[in-house]
Amino acid sequence: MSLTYSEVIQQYSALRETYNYMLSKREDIVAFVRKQAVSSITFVGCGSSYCLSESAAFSSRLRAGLPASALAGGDLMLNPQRYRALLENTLLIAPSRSGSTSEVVEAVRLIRTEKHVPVVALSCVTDSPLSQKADLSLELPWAFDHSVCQTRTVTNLYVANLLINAFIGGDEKLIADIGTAIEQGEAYMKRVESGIRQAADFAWTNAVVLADGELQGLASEGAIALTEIAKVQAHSFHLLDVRHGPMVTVGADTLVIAALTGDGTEHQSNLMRDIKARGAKIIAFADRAEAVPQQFVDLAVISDNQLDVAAQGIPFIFIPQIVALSSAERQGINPDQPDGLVAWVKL
Ligand SMILES: O=P(O)(O)OC[C@H]1O[C@](O)(CO)[C@@H](O)[C@@H]1O
Repeated sequence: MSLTYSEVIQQYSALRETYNYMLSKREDIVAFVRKQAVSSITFVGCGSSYCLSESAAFSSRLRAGLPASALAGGDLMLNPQRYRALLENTLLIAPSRSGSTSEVVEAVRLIRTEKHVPVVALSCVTDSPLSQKADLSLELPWAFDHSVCQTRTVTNLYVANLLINAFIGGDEKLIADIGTAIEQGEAYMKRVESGIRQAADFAWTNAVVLADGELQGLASEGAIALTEIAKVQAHSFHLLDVRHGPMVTVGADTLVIAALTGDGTEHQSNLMRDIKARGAKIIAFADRAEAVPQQFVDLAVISDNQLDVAAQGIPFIFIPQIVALSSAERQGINPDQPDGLVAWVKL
């Protein structure tokens, strides 16, 4: 068993700790954010952590009632002056497994040379360089992935970001739904893993991950996981946006992973029909069977819990993780040793 696989299947035990830890910090987080009296939130991260930042910024806009954006750590490090207006009166939140990625640590230093910008560090290492710079440090060491590629860590950072937003916005339903998704996780993984492996067991070379809203950043993370673990070309798009260009790459060599929702079912069904007609294989994820046009998809992965859509991201990300691992195994690639990658970048 690869280290990466063992971390994937341990993600829910780490999530239980993360959930309890974040609940225990709820008052501190809310008091800290209120005290800063910020007018926006800016998330910053690199690679997987940037994808999570995209999802988190979307959640802030929807849930925390604040304008929010996501910046890639390298972009912010290179261009701190260019983003001055964006950073005016903002709260910077930096999710990072290592808390050591050079671009993020250096970006935080640079943007503070003129003015103090409040920073929340969210990392899986105790007392990391990022934590040391932060005004509020949230640490999830039990979620630290020892593999180069992040899997368990990603789900845990996703949940932590989502809870921060839910706490700020007082979204009790989302907080409860995240707890339910975590409780159901072990049974869900056991129920769906072998079907996902079977559906992905063909010689595909192109992967397309589709999701909307708060799950779009997670879909991008799914594409990164597929690329770094299985060394395949993978891209993510919003559901219907795949028709606006990327469709030309969809063919018999393509595996599509799509997060469907219960809304606009006819349009989503037509999209699956059109993708199927191009010869691709489709793994569709949804919270209920009725949301999936079974006649057009090769596998329907149903979480069977009608929870808040953002909580659905937790079971959704398991699909690209397992597809990436099974593809690596099929190609004889060791998922624990991705060619030319390090766990985090030190410049
Ligand atoms: O979350 P961290 O520790 O800042 O590191 C981000 C790193 O994680 C990765 O996504 C690996 O999974 C790399 O792309 C990136 O270098």
